[in-house]
Amino acid sequence: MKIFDREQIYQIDKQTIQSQNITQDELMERVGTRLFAWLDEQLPSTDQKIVLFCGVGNNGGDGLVLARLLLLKGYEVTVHVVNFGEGRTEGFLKNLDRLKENKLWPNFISEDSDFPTLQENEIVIDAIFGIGLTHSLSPWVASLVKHINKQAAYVIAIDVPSGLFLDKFPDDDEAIIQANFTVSFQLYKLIFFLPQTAKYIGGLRLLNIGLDAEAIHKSMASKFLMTKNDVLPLYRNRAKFSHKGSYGHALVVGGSYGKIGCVSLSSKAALRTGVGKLTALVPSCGYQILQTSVPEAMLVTSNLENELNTENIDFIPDVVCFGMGAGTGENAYITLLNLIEDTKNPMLIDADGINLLAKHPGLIEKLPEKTILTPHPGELIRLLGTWTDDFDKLEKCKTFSKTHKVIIVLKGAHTIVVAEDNLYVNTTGNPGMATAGSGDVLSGVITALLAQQYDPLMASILGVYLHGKAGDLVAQQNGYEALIASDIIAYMGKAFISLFQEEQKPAKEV
Ligand SMILES: NC(=O)C1=CN([C@@H]2O[C@H](COP(=O)(O)OP(=O)(O)OC[C@H]3O[C@@H](n4cnc5c(N)ncnc54)[C@H](OP(=O)(O)O)[C@@H]3O)[C@@H](O)[C@H]2O)[C@@H](O)CC1
Ligand SMILES: [K+]
Repeated sequence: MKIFDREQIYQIDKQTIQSQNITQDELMERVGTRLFAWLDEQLPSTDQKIVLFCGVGNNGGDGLVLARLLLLKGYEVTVHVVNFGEGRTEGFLKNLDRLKENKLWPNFISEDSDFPTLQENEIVIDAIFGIGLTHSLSPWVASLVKHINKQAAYVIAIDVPSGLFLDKFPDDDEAIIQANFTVSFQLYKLIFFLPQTAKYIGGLRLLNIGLDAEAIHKSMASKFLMTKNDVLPLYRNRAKFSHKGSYGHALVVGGSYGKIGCVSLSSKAALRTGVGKLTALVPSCGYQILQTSVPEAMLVTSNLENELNTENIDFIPDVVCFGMGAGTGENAYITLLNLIEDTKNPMLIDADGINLLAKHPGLIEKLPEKTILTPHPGELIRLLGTWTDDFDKLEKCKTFSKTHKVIIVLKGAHTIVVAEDNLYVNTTGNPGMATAGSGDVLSGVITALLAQQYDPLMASILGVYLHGKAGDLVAQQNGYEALIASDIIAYMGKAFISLFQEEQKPAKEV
């Protein structure tokens, strides 16, 4: 599913108006009507008090249509117009007149007004700014936003919480409406998924406002939300007359004294994701642990007790997964260097492998094209340096991906796969997966798909999705706290099967 930028959204709105031969006013009326129908359905009775804060642009216009329809249905409605500028849109002005025709006179808030106190039992609608916000809020509007945030009332933002830009994070992180819920229109926005911005969204509902399907189809996107329907076509069937050689031989390399379990987790995860054959390479101290914990794996040890080397490797694997628990000393570095030099196929580099790339930048140039890096935030800082906000972080990842021809898997609540200029935002996973070993499992999952000759980008996207889905299935049974990395491995099979099952309908919000 495509995620569009602001200009593209405006363009799709415009094309909708043209192709459906409607006016901007009619589109706004449709938007307000859908908003009203949704809100009215959530509320138990028209006794509910609803307080709307409307800006003077089209987001405010949407709010005014909603206010009128709520009023006509018999709700107790108060409207505050946030008079932040002279540039009032037609949609705002027309709907202000219509509200007055219905005998509702809004209160105009400007620089020197007192801000209204809100009651806990009131619902606040934030229609101050939508996607048109281009610069920081003026001081008094910022104060109003902070005032609203301090109140106990439940806040529903229209389209986006006011104060959030679509492409950068505001300087003042308190001058953003902290919504309990956001109702947006048909198209996903990147801010719904970034850690820095998503926390202002609360719950999320997209309303279908009948935008022109062809305009959406023709509009080129570089950001994608990966739902089940998007990843299902990536899945490749296993052939009836295949054998283990058909599904690749993966080499998982890592581990050190006290950190052998991570190699065991990656190896098991790879086996549960369908790799044909798997060999683990660990320091000699890991011999018994691995042979016992993963009997399906073959094992090669280094000829050092506690550190890695490639002395005993006498075959060329189809795919190498390097890094978990490997350490960043000289032996680990030489091991990685040897493996890179011996392989032509894209690799997967995780954890200490990424730390080694940061420590020895010359290694990056030697990586096979489309190698996949799976950093957590700390490892990413070591690799890229710091960033100003989440948008800057993504830009830096894109540049790194383009320059070095690698794929970056940015792990988080919504893991994002970065491949050159494109971003793929994952939709599965849950807070229970923030637990030791979860990343090692992901490395094993993606490695197994690579070994089965999935294209590296497809392996990353599908692997991230399945890993998150397995975690979601575990959480459904056991909750978040009890979830451990081994559970994710155990549910990989169910995650695959779920690709082919009907989705359950989402529960109602509010
Ligand atoms: N397009 C459509 O057809 C549809 C749109 N829809 C709705 O319209 C919303 C977008 O409406 P919008 O473009 O009028 O912008 P909005 O967010 O209301 O802001 C108002 C104006 O404020 C200005 N401004 C910016 N920053 C500022 C600041 N710090 N302090 C003061 N002023 C500032 C800026 O003007 P500028 O200064 O750039 O000239 C901006 O234009 C969208 O979110 C959705 O709710 C839906 O109805 C579907 C159909
Ligand atoms: K808003």
